[in-house]
Amino acid sequence: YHMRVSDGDVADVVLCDKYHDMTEFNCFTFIPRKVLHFEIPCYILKMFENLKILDEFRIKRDILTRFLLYVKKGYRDLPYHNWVHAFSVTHFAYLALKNFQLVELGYLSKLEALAYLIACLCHDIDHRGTTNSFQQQSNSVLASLYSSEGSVMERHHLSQTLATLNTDGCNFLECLNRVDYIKCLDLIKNLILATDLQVHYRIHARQQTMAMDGFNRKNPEHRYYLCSLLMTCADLSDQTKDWSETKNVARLIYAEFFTQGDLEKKMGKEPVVMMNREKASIPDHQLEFLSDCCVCIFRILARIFPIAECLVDAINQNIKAWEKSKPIFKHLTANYATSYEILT
Ligand SMILES: Cc1nc2ccc(C(=O)N[C@]34C[C@H]5C[C@H](C[C@H](C5)C3)C4)cc2n2c(-c3ccccc3Cl)nnc12
Ligand SMILES: [Mg+2]
Ligand SMILES: [Zn+2]
Repeated sequence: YHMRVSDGDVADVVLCDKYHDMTEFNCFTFIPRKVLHFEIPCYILKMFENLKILDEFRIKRDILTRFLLYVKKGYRDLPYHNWVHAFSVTHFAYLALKNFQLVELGYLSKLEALAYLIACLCHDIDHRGTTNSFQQQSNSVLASLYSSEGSVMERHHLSQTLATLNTDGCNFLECLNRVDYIKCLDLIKNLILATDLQVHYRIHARQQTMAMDGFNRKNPEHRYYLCSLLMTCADLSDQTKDWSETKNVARLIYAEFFTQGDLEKKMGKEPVVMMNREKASIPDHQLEFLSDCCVCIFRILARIFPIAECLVDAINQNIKAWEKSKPIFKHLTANYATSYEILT
Protein backbone atom coordinates (compact mmCIF):
# COMPACT_ATOMS: atom_id res chain seq x y z
CA TYR A 1 0.00 0.00 0.00
CA HIS A 2 2.78 2.45 0.90
CA MET A 3 4.02 3.95 -2.39
CA ARG A 4 7.71 4.40 -1.62
CA VAL A 5 9.24 7.79 -0.90
CA SER A 6 12.75 7.69 -2.37
CA ASP A 7 15.88 9.02 -0.63
CA GLY A 8 16.19 11.38 -3.61
CA ASP A 9 12.78 12.89 -2.82
CA VAL A 10 13.91 13.38 0.79
CA ALA A 11 17.24 14.94 -0.28
CA ASP A 12 15.46 17.43 -2.61
CA VAL A 13 13.57 18.83 0.37
CA VAL A 14 16.32 18.61 3.01
CA LEU A 15 18.84 20.38 0.72
CA CYS A 16 16.48 23.16 -0.39
CA ASP A 17 17.68 26.41 1.20
CA LYS A 18 15.47 28.97 -0.55
CA TYR A 19 12.76 31.22 1.02
CA HIS A 20 15.11 33.16 3.31
CA ASP A 21 12.74 36.14 3.39
CA MET A 22 9.74 34.92 5.39
CA THR A 23 8.34 38.44 6.07
CA GLU A 24 5.24 38.02 3.89
CA PHE A 25 4.92 34.34 4.82
CA ASN A 26 4.69 35.26 8.54
CA CYS A 27 1.65 37.55 8.11
CA PHE A 28 -2.03 36.61 8.57
CA THR A 29 -2.69 38.17 5.13
CA PHE A 30 -0.40 35.62 3.41
CA ILE A 31 -2.39 33.13 1.32
CA PRO A 32 -0.80 29.64 1.64
CA ARG A 33 -2.80 28.36 -1.35
CA LYS A 34 -0.69 30.69 -3.53
CA VAL A 35 2.46 28.62 -2.77
CA LEU A 36 3.58 26.46 -5.73
CA HIS A 37 2.58 22.83 -5.09
CA PHE A 38 6.14 21.41 -5.43
CA GLU A 39 7.44 24.00 -2.91
CA ILE A 40 5.05 22.99 -0.08
CA PRO A 41 7.31 20.36 1.58
CA CYS A 42 10.23 22.85 1.73
CA TYR A 43 7.98 25.51 3.28
CA ILE A 44 6.80 23.02 5.92
CA LEU A 45 10.40 22.18 6.87
CA LYS A 46 11.17 25.93 7.01
CA MET A 47 8.25 26.47 9.44
CA PHE A 48 9.57 23.81 11.81
CA GLU A 49 13.10 25.27 11.60
CA ASN A 50 11.91 28.85 12.02
CA LEU A 51 10.02 27.89 15.21
CA LYS A 52 13.21 26.26 16.62
CA ILE A 53 11.26 23.04 17.21
CA LEU A 54 13.72 20.67 15.52
CA ASP A 55 16.62 21.56 17.84
CA GLU A 56 14.37 21.51 20.92
CA PHE A 57 13.47 17.84 20.38
CA ARG A 58 16.61 16.84 18.41
CA ILE A 59 14.39 15.93 15.44
CA LYS A 60 16.35 14.77 12.38
CA ARG A 61 15.39 16.77 9.27
CA ASP A 62 15.60 13.79 6.88
CA ILE A 63 13.28 11.65 9.06
CA LEU A 64 10.75 14.51 9.46
CA THR A 65 10.94 15.07 5.68
CA ARG A 66 10.31 11.39 4.89
CA PHE A 67 7.33 11.53 7.30
CA LEU A 68 5.79 14.61 5.65
CA LEU A 69 6.31 13.17 2.13
CA TYR A 70 4.38 10.04 3.22
CA VAL A 71 1.71 12.28 4.78
CA LYS A 72 1.50 14.11 1.42
CA LYS A 73 0.97 10.75 -0.34
CA GLY A 74 -1.71 9.90 2.25
CA TYR A 75 -3.99 12.68 0.98
CA ARG A 76 -6.28 11.96 -1.96
CA ASP A 77 -6.76 14.11 -5.05
CA LEU A 78 -10.00 15.79 -3.92
CA PRO A 79 -11.28 19.31 -4.66
CA TYR A 80 -10.95 20.49 -1.01
CA HIS A 81 -9.79 17.87 1.53
CA ASN A 82 -6.36 17.47 -0.12
CA TRP A 83 -2.67 18.14 0.63
CA VAL A 84 -3.02 21.88 -0.08
CA HIS A 85 -5.73 22.08 2.63
CA ALA A 86 -3.35 20.30 5.06
CA PHE A 87 -0.63 22.84 4.23
CA SER A 88 -2.96 25.85 4.60
CA VAL A 89 -4.18 24.60 8.00
CA THR A 90 -0.58 24.01 9.13
CA HIS A 91 0.42 27.48 7.92
CA PHE A 92 -2.25 29.04 10.17
CA ALA A 93 -0.88 27.04 13.14
CA TYR A 94 2.58 28.44 12.31
CA LEU A 95 1.15 32.01 12.16
CA ALA A 96 -0.64 31.52 15.50
CA LEU A 97 2.51 30.14 17.17
CA LYS A 98 4.59 33.01 15.79
CA ASN A 99 2.22 36.00 16.06
CA PHE A 100 0.49 35.08 19.35
CA GLN A 101 3.87 33.88 20.76
CA LEU A 102 1.98 30.85 22.11
CA VAL A 103 5.09 29.16 23.54
CA GLU A 104 7.02 32.30 24.56
CA LEU A 105 4.04 33.59 26.60
CA GLY A 106 3.29 30.19 28.13
CA TYR A 107 -0.04 29.44 26.43
CA LEU A 108 1.37 26.21 24.93
CA SER A 109 4.33 24.07 25.93
CA LYS A 110 6.94 23.32 23.23
CA LEU A 111 5.54 19.76 23.07
CA GLU A 112 2.01 21.10 22.50
CA ALA A 113 3.37 23.34 19.73
CA LEU A 114 4.99 20.31 18.05
CA ALA A 115 1.77 18.27 18.41
CA TYR A 116 -0.29 21.21 17.05
CA LEU A 117 1.77 21.42 13.85
CA ILE A 118 1.79 17.63 13.30
CA ALA A 119 -1.96 17.36 13.99
CA CYS A 120 -2.67 20.13 11.42
CA LEU A 121 -0.51 18.39 8.79
CA CYS A 122 -2.25 15.04 9.38
CA HIS A 123 -5.79 16.00 10.49
CA ASP A 124 -7.53 15.00 7.21
CA ILE A 125 -5.24 12.21 5.92
CA ASP A 126 -7.02 9.82 3.52
CA HIS A 127 -10.22 11.90 3.50
CA ARG A 128 -12.73 10.61 0.90
CA GLY A 129 -14.60 13.91 0.39
CA THR A 130 -17.63 12.64 2.33
CA THR A 131 -18.99 13.44 5.82
CA ASN A 132 -19.22 11.32 8.97
CA SER A 133 -22.98 10.91 8.45
CA PHE A 134 -22.28 9.62 4.91
CA GLN A 135 -20.03 6.90 6.46
CA GLN A 136 -22.98 5.74 8.58
CA GLN A 137 -25.50 6.03 5.71
CA SER A 138 -23.32 4.04 3.32
CA ASN A 139 -22.26 1.47 5.96
CA SER A 140 -18.63 2.15 5.00
CA VAL A 141 -15.76 0.08 6.40
CA LEU A 142 -14.74 3.16 8.44
CA ALA A 143 -18.22 3.36 9.99
CA SER A 144 -18.03 -0.32 11.01
CA LEU A 145 -14.63 0.42 12.60
CA TYR A 146 -15.40 3.67 14.43
CA SER A 147 -19.12 4.58 14.47
CA SER A 148 -19.56 3.33 18.08
CA GLU A 149 -17.12 6.06 19.25
CA GLY A 150 -18.29 8.77 16.81
CA SER A 151 -16.05 11.15 14.79
CA VAL A 152 -15.60 8.34 12.25
CA MET A 153 -13.43 10.22 9.74
CA GLU A 154 -11.32 11.91 12.43
CA ARG A 155 -10.54 8.52 14.04
CA HIS A 156 -9.46 7.27 10.62
CA HIS A 157 -7.21 10.34 10.07
CA LEU A 158 -5.63 9.63 13.50
CA SER A 159 -5.10 5.94 12.69
CA GLN A 160 -3.47 6.86 9.35
CA THR A 161 -1.21 9.35 11.19
CA LEU A 162 0.01 6.68 13.64
CA ALA A 163 0.50 4.19 10.78
CA THR A 164 2.65 6.76 8.93
CA LEU A 165 4.72 7.41 12.08
CA ASN A 166 5.36 3.64 12.23
CA THR A 167 6.54 3.51 8.61
CA ASP A 168 10.29 2.78 8.22
CA GLY A 169 12.39 5.92 8.50
CA CYS A 170 9.40 8.14 9.40
CA ASN A 171 9.28 8.14 13.18
CA PHE A 172 10.87 11.56 13.81
CA LEU A 173 9.43 11.42 17.39
CA GLU A 174 11.64 8.44 18.33
CA CYS A 175 14.22 10.83 19.81
CA LEU A 176 11.67 12.10 22.40
CA ASN A 177 11.93 10.62 25.89
CA ARG A 178 9.22 8.08 26.76
CA VAL A 179 7.06 10.53 28.73
CA ASP A 180 7.14 13.21 25.98
CA TYR A 181 6.54 10.58 23.26
CA ILE A 182 3.36 9.27 24.91
CA LYS A 183 2.20 12.82 25.78
CA CYS A 184 2.78 13.97 22.19
CA LEU A 185 0.71 11.12 20.69
CA ASP A 186 -2.07 11.85 23.20
CA LEU A 187 -2.04 15.55 22.24
CA ILE A 188 -2.12 14.69 18.51
CA LYS A 189 -5.13 12.42 19.18
CA ASN A 190 -7.08 15.15 21.05
CA LEU A 191 -6.20 17.74 18.39
CA ILE A 192 -7.26 15.60 15.39
CA LEU A 193 -10.51 14.53 17.12
CA ALA A 194 -11.19 18.23 17.87
CA THR A 195 -11.50 18.91 14.11
CA ASP A 196 -14.92 17.18 14.07
CA LEU A 197 -17.21 20.23 13.92
CA GLN A 198 -19.81 18.36 15.99
CA VAL A 199 -17.21 18.22 18.81
CA HIS A 200 -16.66 21.98 18.42
CA TYR A 201 -20.40 22.70 18.67
CA ARG A 202 -20.49 20.66 21.91
CA ILE A 203 -17.69 22.59 23.67
CA HIS A 204 -18.19 26.04 22.08
CA ALA A 205 -20.03 27.51 25.09
CA ARG A 206 -17.31 26.39 27.50
CA GLN A 207 -14.63 27.88 25.25
CA GLN A 208 -16.56 31.17 25.34
CA THR A 209 -16.71 31.03 29.16
CA MET A 210 -12.96 30.32 29.30
CA ALA A 211 -12.28 33.40 27.14
CA MET A 212 -14.55 35.59 29.29
CA ASP A 213 -13.03 34.35 32.57
CA GLY A 214 -9.50 34.63 31.18
CA PHE A 215 -7.26 31.75 30.09
CA ASN A 216 -5.66 29.99 33.09
CA ARG A 217 -2.64 27.97 31.94
CA LYS A 218 -2.73 25.98 35.22
CA ASN A 219 -6.24 24.69 34.34
CA PRO A 220 -5.98 21.46 32.25
CA GLU A 221 -9.53 22.02 30.91
CA HIS A 222 -8.55 25.50 29.71
CA ARG A 223 -5.48 23.99 27.98
CA TYR A 224 -7.73 21.45 26.20
CA TYR A 225 -10.26 24.16 25.17
CA LEU A 226 -7.47 26.40 23.85
CA CYS A 227 -5.89 23.56 21.81
CA SER A 228 -9.30 22.62 20.36
CA LEU A 229 -10.03 26.28 19.54
CA LEU A 230 -6.65 26.64 17.81
CA MET A 231 -7.36 23.49 15.76
CA THR A 232 -10.82 24.64 14.63
CA CYS A 233 -9.48 28.11 13.78
CA ALA A 234 -6.71 26.54 11.71
CA ASP A 235 -9.20 24.24 9.92
CA LEU A 236 -11.42 27.27 9.04
CA SER A 237 -8.59 29.75 8.44
CA ASP A 238 -9.31 30.02 4.69
CA GLN A 239 -12.31 32.16 5.77
CA THR A 240 -9.96 34.81 7.23
CA LYS A 241 -8.38 35.55 3.84
CA ASP A 242 -9.63 37.94 1.10
CA TRP A 243 -12.92 37.54 -0.81
CA SER A 244 -11.49 35.98 -3.97
CA GLU A 245 -9.85 33.28 -1.79
CA THR A 246 -13.06 32.75 0.20
CA LYS A 247 -15.10 32.39 -3.00
CA ASN A 248 -12.51 29.97 -4.44
CA VAL A 249 -12.54 27.81 -1.28
CA ALA A 250 -16.37 27.73 -1.28
CA ARG A 251 -16.23 26.44 -4.87
CA LEU A 252 -13.91 23.60 -3.78
CA ILE A 253 -15.99 22.69 -0.71
CA TYR A 254 -19.28 22.59 -2.62
CA ALA A 255 -17.62 20.50 -5.35
CA GLU A 256 -17.19 17.85 -2.63
CA PHE A 257 -20.59 18.46 -1.00
CA PHE A 258 -22.49 18.21 -4.32
CA THR A 259 -20.56 15.09 -5.36
CA GLN A 260 -21.67 13.47 -2.08
CA GLY A 261 -25.24 14.65 -2.76
CA ASP A 262 -25.15 13.10 -6.25
CA LEU A 263 -23.84 9.86 -4.71
CA GLU A 264 -26.66 9.85 -2.11
CA LYS A 265 -29.28 10.35 -4.86
CA LYS A 266 -27.80 7.36 -6.72
CA MET A 267 -28.13 5.39 -3.46
CA GLY A 268 -31.82 6.36 -3.36
CA LYS A 269 -31.26 8.70 -0.39
CA GLU A 270 -32.37 12.36 -0.22
CA PRO A 271 -29.25 14.53 0.44
CA VAL A 272 -29.41 17.46 2.91
CA VAL A 273 -30.09 20.78 1.13
CA MET A 274 -26.45 21.85 1.67
CA MET A 275 -25.31 18.93 -0.51
CA ASN A 276 -28.08 19.02 -3.10
CA ARG A 277 -26.87 20.95 -6.15
CA GLU A 278 -30.51 21.49 -7.24
CA LYS A 279 -31.61 23.05 -3.93
CA ALA A 280 -28.55 24.55 -2.20
CA SER A 281 -28.25 28.32 -2.01
CA ILE A 282 -24.51 28.77 -1.46
CA PRO A 283 -24.63 32.46 -0.38
CA ASP A 284 -27.38 31.79 2.19
CA HIS A 285 -25.63 28.73 3.59
CA GLN A 286 -22.24 30.43 3.68
CA LEU A 287 -23.74 33.50 5.40
CA GLU A 288 -25.18 31.16 8.02
CA PHE A 289 -21.90 29.25 8.43
CA LEU A 290 -19.74 32.41 8.66
CA SER A 291 -22.14 34.24 11.00
CA ASP A 292 -23.11 31.32 13.28
CA CYS A 293 -19.85 29.37 13.31
CA CYS A 294 -16.74 31.10 11.97
CA VAL A 295 -17.06 34.63 13.33
CA CYS A 296 -17.98 33.26 16.80
CA ILE A 297 -14.89 31.04 16.97
CA PHE A 298 -12.52 33.81 15.88
CA ARG A 299 -14.16 36.26 18.32
CA ILE A 300 -13.26 33.88 21.16
CA LEU A 301 -9.71 33.69 19.75
CA ALA A 302 -9.53 37.51 19.56
CA ARG A 303 -10.69 37.78 23.17
CA ILE A 304 -7.65 35.77 24.25
CA PHE A 305 -5.29 37.22 21.58
CA PRO A 306 -6.36 40.80 20.70
CA ILE A 307 -4.18 40.91 17.55
CA ALA A 308 -6.56 38.24 16.11
CA GLU A 309 -9.16 41.05 15.76
CA CYS A 310 -7.94 41.43 12.15
CA LEU A 311 -9.15 37.86 11.48
CA VAL A 312 -12.63 38.69 12.79
CA ASP A 313 -12.65 41.77 10.53
CA ALA A 314 -11.64 39.65 7.51
CA ILE A 315 -14.54 37.25 8.17
CA ASN A 316 -16.95 40.20 8.51
CA GLN A 317 -15.68 41.52 5.14
CA ASN A 318 -16.47 38.11 3.62
CA ILE A 319 -19.94 38.14 5.22
CA LYS A 320 -20.58 41.50 3.51
CA ALA A 321 -19.29 40.10 0.21
CA TRP A 322 -21.67 37.10 0.43
CA GLU A 323 -24.54 39.54 1.20
CA LYS A 324 -23.65 41.55 -1.93
CA SER A 325 -23.37 38.38 -4.04
CA LYS A 326 -26.90 37.22 -3.16
CA PRO A 327 -28.92 39.25 -5.72
CA ILE A 328 -26.34 38.34 -8.39
CA PHE A 329 -26.66 34.67 -7.45
CA LYS A 330 -30.47 34.95 -7.43
CA HIS A 331 -30.49 36.53 -10.91
CA LEU A 332 -27.83 34.18 -12.36
CA THR A 333 -29.35 31.04 -10.78
CA ALA A 334 -32.47 31.74 -12.85
CA ASN A 335 -30.28 31.34 -15.93
CA TYR A 336 -27.88 28.69 -14.60
CA ALA A 337 -28.90 25.19 -13.48
CA THR A 338 -27.29 25.67 -10.06
CA SER A 339 -25.72 28.44 -7.99
CA TYR A 340 -22.48 26.41 -7.98
CA GLU A 341 -21.70 27.22 -11.64
CA ILE A 342 -21.57 30.91 -10.74
CA LEU A 343 -18.58 30.22 -8.46
CA THR A 344 -16.61 28.50 -11.21
C1 LIG B 1 -16.54 27.46 4.32
C2 LIG B 1 -17.02 26.21 4.99
N1 LIG B 1 -18.32 25.94 5.03
C3 LIG B 1 -18.80 24.83 5.65
C4 LIG B 1 -20.19 24.59 5.71
C5 LIG B 1 -20.69 23.48 6.39
C6 LIG B 1 -19.80 22.60 7.00
C7 LIG B 1 -20.30 21.42 7.79
O1 LIG B 1 -19.64 20.44 7.93
N2 LIG B 1 -21.53 21.56 8.38
C8 LIG B 1 -22.14 20.54 9.26
C9 LIG B 1 -23.53 21.05 9.66
C10 LIG B 1 -24.19 20.06 10.61
C11 LIG B 1 -23.35 19.90 11.88
C12 LIG B 1 -21.97 19.39 11.47
C13 LIG B 1 -22.10 18.02 10.79
C14 LIG B 1 -22.95 18.19 9.51
C15 LIG B 1 -24.34 18.70 9.93
C16 LIG B 1 -22.28 19.18 8.54
C17 LIG B 1 -21.27 20.38 10.52
C18 LIG B 1 -18.41 22.80 6.91
C19 LIG B 1 -17.90 23.90 6.25
N3 LIG B 1 -16.53 24.18 6.17
C20 LIG B 1 -15.40 23.53 6.59
C21 LIG B 1 -15.27 22.24 7.26
C22 LIG B 1 -14.77 22.18 8.55
C23 LIG B 1 -14.60 20.94 9.18
C24 LIG B 1 -14.92 19.76 8.52
C25 LIG B 1 -15.42 19.81 7.22
C26 LIG B 1 -15.58 21.05 6.60
CL1 LIG B 1 -16.15 21.11 4.98
N4 LIG B 1 -14.33 24.27 6.27
N5 LIG B 1 -14.73 25.38 5.64
C27 LIG B 1 -16.10 25.31 5.58
MG1 LIG C 1 -11.64 16.88 8.88
ZN1 LIG D 1 -9.70 19.97 7.57
